Amino acid sequence: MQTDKIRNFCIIAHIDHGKSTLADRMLEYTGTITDRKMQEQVLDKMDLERERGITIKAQAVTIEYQGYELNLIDTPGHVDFAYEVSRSLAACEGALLVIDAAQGVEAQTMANIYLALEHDLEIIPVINKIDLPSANPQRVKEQLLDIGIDPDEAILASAKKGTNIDQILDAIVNRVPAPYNGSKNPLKSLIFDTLYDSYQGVIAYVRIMEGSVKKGDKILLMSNQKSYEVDEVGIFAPAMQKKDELSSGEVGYIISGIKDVRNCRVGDTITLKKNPAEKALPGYQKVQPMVFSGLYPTDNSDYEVLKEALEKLQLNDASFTFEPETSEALGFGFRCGFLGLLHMEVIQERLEREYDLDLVITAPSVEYQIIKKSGEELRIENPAAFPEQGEIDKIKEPFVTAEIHLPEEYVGQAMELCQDNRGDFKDMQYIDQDRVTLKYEMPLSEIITDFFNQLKSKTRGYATLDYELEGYKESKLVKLDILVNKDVVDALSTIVHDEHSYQEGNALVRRLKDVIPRHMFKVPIQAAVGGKIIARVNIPAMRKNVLQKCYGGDISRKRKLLEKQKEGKKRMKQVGSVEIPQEAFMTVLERDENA
Ligand SMILES: Nc1nc2c(ncn2[C@@H]2O[C@H](COP(=O)(O)OP(=O)(O)OP(=O)(O)O)[C@@H](O)[C@H]2O)c(=O)[nH]1
Repeated sequence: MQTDKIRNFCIIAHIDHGKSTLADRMLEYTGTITDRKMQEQVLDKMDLERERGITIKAQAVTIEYQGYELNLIDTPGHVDFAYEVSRSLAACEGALLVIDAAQGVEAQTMANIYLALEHDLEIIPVINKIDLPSANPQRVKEQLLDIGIDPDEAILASAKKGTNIDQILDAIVNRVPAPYNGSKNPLKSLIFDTLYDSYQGVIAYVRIMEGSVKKGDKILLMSNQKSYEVDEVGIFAPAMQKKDELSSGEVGYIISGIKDVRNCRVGDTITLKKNPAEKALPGYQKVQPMVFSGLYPTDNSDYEVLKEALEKLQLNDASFTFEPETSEALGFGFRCGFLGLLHMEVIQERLEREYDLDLVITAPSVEYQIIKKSGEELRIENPAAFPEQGEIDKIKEPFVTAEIHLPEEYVGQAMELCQDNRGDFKDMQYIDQDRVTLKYEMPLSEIITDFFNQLKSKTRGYATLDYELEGYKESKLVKLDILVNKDVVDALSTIVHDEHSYQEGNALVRRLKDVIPRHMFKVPIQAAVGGKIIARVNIPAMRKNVLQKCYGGDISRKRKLLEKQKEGKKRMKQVGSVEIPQEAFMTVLERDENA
């Protein structure tokens, strides 16, 4: 395809403003998808994703329209996947900016506009949902003017009813610039997503920036200098459709027998071995996990099943890491690394759903840098593995710059929350009359606890959060140990700020008291720092055997009670003589309002 007939674009929107519905409607209108029974929202392929209503994996689809090839690249919608978003945007020349006609410009709309501007994309505003009785396109136009976008360029549409879809398609053809024509240059192809297929190996989603590629070519991945032979190239229409060649400006896939996604990373440049590009495309980063936690099977005999499941998941996800770990309390398991909390939850859910595993997952932690008095430097992401307090000279922890977009009326509450979480105020700016962006420097460990949930609840769901890693800084941190029935439960240890250790120790033992069931004996729960007990509560002994209640009663009731007990036990882990439920390992994460 000639480059002047190609348009590459993405759709950006605040959550629920209608991005997926609009994509569906464009596919239908152009006959890209004719099946009446088309599954709703084809672009969100994974079930899990559909249920949660978020886009995790970037996807692409080629639409034919009036002799043009329009490539729609879907972008993930969560801060954990910010790097994938940036690479998807780097593959485009234009963006449809979808705004709900009733809700107007929201915080995430702004964050998206900044991203699009950063990538120099042509922005086409689409005011969606004009069929709603509460739609107020005029107000949205005024908001657009406020934020420096020409309101006359906005297209009024209803993705639901299919109104003005043709105008949107025409605008893509007429306003989005054609890609640069570099077909004579050496191949430079940007990987913006990858997928693993058990038959074909890694499928690289690519945008050809310069040159061309076809079956039989020897390609080179520029970051690791690995070379492969191309088995197949093609486009997503939306199913995979083989092509003879992909050339400058086009979007599609390359399959070349790569067996491990870790060798084919998002953001890397593919070139040809024979005639390689001099320089890789800018912006490549090897994405590193930021959040770590232990994953243990509740039933120790499931260890091998868990290992195989993790290996399979990793085939598809280069940013997820794992290695074997043992815990005195939990036995054999794995230390896993994730991009963020959502990524962690998604992986946990997939393991439980697709592999039918019952798991105990320990509270997430960041990676700390420890400088010992001996001068030795360690990097540790498992609190249980911390050296003795006396051996430590300095502890450094990762800090982020957090950007919170929110309506002005919630600024007070949000600032208080940031301060409670060791946030250091940096900046506050008005986006428009009543919207504000707050900037704080904060420890990553505070963000990965309950911070986002609390921010949402304090702002009635209106705040959005983005964060970027800044680097490591020294902090006064200590390890908080938890003893259950006088034994340290290593999987419950956490790292806390020295000044907060008493409060947090107290709050934590109290929360644990609520979730650990009563036993036949009294169970003391203690918190300790450096061997010194700083808090204690007792779980009193159970008075009677539950079954005694049923003496003489009918047998079915007795059985029901036993089954109920069994059900309750499912997620329990026997630690010494005490049974600890899964919940306990996550209570570490919660915060008391007054803690
Ligand atoms: N009335 C009306 N509803 C719409 C329109 N477009 C989308 N919706 C509805 O708005 C809701 C959100 O639409 P989605 O397409 O899922 O929104 P999204 O932006 O993709 O949401 P996320 O994927 O969660 O970010 C759904 O219930 C749609 O049916 C429209 O033009 N009019």
